[in-house]
Amino acid sequence: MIRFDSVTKTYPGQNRPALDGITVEILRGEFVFLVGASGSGKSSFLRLILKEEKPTAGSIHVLGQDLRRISSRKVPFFRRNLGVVFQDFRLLPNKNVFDNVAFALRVIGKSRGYIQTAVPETLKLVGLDGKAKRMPHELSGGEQQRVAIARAIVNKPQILLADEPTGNLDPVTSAGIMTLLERINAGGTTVIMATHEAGIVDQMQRRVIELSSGEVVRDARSAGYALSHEVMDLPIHADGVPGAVAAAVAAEAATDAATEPAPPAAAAVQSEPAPAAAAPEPKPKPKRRGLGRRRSAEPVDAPAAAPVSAPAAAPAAADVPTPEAPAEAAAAVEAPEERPTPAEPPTVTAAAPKVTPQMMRDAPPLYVEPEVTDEVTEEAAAITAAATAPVEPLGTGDRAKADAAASVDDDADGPPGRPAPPVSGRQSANLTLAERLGLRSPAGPRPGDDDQEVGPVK
Ligand SMILES: Nc1ncnc2c1ncn2[C@@H]1O[C@H](COP(=O)(O)OP(=O)(O)OP(=O)(O)O)[C@@H](O)[C@H]1O
Repeated sequence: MIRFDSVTKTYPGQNRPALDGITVEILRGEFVFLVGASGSGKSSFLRLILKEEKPTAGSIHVLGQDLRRISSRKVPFFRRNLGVVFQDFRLLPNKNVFDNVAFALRVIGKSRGYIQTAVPETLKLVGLDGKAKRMPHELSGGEQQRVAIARAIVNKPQILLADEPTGNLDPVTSAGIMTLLERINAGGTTVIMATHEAGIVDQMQRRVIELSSGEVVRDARSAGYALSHEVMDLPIHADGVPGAVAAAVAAEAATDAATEPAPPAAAAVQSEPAPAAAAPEPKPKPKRRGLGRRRSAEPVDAPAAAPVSAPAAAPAAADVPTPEAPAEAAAAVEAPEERPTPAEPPTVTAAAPKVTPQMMRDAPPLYVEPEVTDEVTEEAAAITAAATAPVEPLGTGDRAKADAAASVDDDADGPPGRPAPPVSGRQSANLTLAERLGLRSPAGPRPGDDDQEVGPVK
């Protein structure tokens, strides 16, 4: 689904590459944590997937497409397969919750009827039912991030990229966001999340790709409950499914089929309480790994570990996760079944419900496809115009200055007609919100091009 082959990215004016010969493959349906110290290259990795930046060397394939072969004008179409969530939410402050989410559909010309169905369904999915008319400033940080996630998934992307999505949130609220991301992943969406937060990574027990100075220094995957709970180091880059992964997935699926009667994701999406799913099978405490290994001096009962575990176990069956609610969080924290055995290090008190390949296959879609005819509307044109207002640049301070100083790249495969300006480092720092979300071409509309990405074509 995503493949980096010997990818190096060196920004203009920099001596050291931000990414240095990265070779890695991410499979469909995976939940991958991208971890590493500040400056290790996590955001660069995500920006390359988005084609916001071009590699200096090497090749990147996303969804079967060689990114080198996607012209600038086709980039917005390509990005519709990718949802993006940022640390700072990036909501439109003057639009209410509904309109913030609807924005992602309006700029691509979805009909009013489609939007009226899809947006409430998505808000319900992220636990914001009933808050459609709130303005962003009337929401908590966690709720704002849920709006941003709703906006990212309302168009049903195949891949969700999350750059430090919990970076501005407290641990309990972060846990709710992680539960939500897990549910989205259970619906079949591949999730790649950059994070510094060791507690979350340890808790979730998903694949971890660790970067250090632009290199992959660790690529590890939990073996699941049924196996020995040893971390397996994956062969970095293999054609097709790596053998170790295939074996682990098969073993995990077989065991989960025998031990877990109700897929929690399905129960959650269908809004039907499923008590059996709310209490995951007790399982041995997994070993710490990834960031945990590097931060082993952390207090074992640090606040980051316990609260993360609490909502992760409960909301999967509760349809609308409300991790911000103190009562629910407290109740979940008291869940008695998830204490580690004495032989294990007491770093994690409960594990998030494990989403198995079988669950992903069985999970219903994120929401029911609206039956309303998808028509281009006049409204989209107005919204598109409004969507061009500049937003906060990608970077500020030194990085922004570096971007401003960056020379403009060439893009050899520009379209016919009016040439599409390439997305250079400088442009990347000044993209509008719509462009950052992959909804509008930096090149703007081209006369005579019926395949427009910016709204209705008359
Ligand atoms: N536009 C840019 N121009 C010049 N250098 C850049 C640019 N973007 C990133 N870098 C440099 O590339 C390296 C990797 O940065 P990147 O933002 O990818 O790291 P990160 O792991 O995401 O860091 P953080 O966790 O702090 O966000 C850093 O040295 C950074 O200064």
